[in-house]
Amino acid sequence: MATQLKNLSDFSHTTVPNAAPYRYGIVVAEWNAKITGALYEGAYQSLIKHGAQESQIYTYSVPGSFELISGADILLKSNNIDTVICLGCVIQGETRHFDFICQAVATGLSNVALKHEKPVIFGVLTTDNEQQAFDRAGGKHGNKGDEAAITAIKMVDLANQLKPII
Ligand SMILES: Nc1c(NC[C@H](O)[C@H](O)[C@H](O)CO)[nH]c(=O)[nH]c1=O
Ligand SMILES: CC(=O)[C@@H](O)COP(=O)(O)O
Repeated sequence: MATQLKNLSDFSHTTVPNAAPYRYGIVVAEWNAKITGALYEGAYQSLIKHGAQESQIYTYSVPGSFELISGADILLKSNNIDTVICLGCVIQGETRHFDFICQAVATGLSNVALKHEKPVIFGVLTTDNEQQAFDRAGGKHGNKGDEAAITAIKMVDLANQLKPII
């Protein structure tokens, strides 16, 4: 499998812009809190590591990954936020609920990004089991929260560069 031995959070091969000039929203789902808490820690520390100011990071929690959609929308309506990082963990249960939640969140967050014309980052784990989630929240496959933060920095910097052109 593609991710068999890969640390998905290895960004040593890319340059990450200075995160300082921008304002970041982070919305974190409470479902599977041990995992989403690790995603949040990774994202927050990654923002700080790349120069973001603590006073420029606005963090809110929502009940579940489905509510990340409304949370991101509400956050972007206020606070003059430049980008929102959405962190969640959806784990397959006995029913097809998993499928509906995952599809709804992916589509919903895309729509929020287009509505506000700002980067909305999909930092949601969608796994078969809990171990796969732990592996991607600071385990052998890295931390999806780190990836989401770096993606946010890159996208908000790109938007800033293109602002005078578009
Ligand atoms: N099963 C998981 C959920 N389910 C809850 C939904 O996200 C939502 O809060 C509910 O349907 C009410 O609207 N959420 C997760 O984040 N992770 C799961 O594994
Ligand atoms: C993704 C979910 O909502 C899921 O964990 C709920 O579990 P179940 O499908 O067994 O009701």
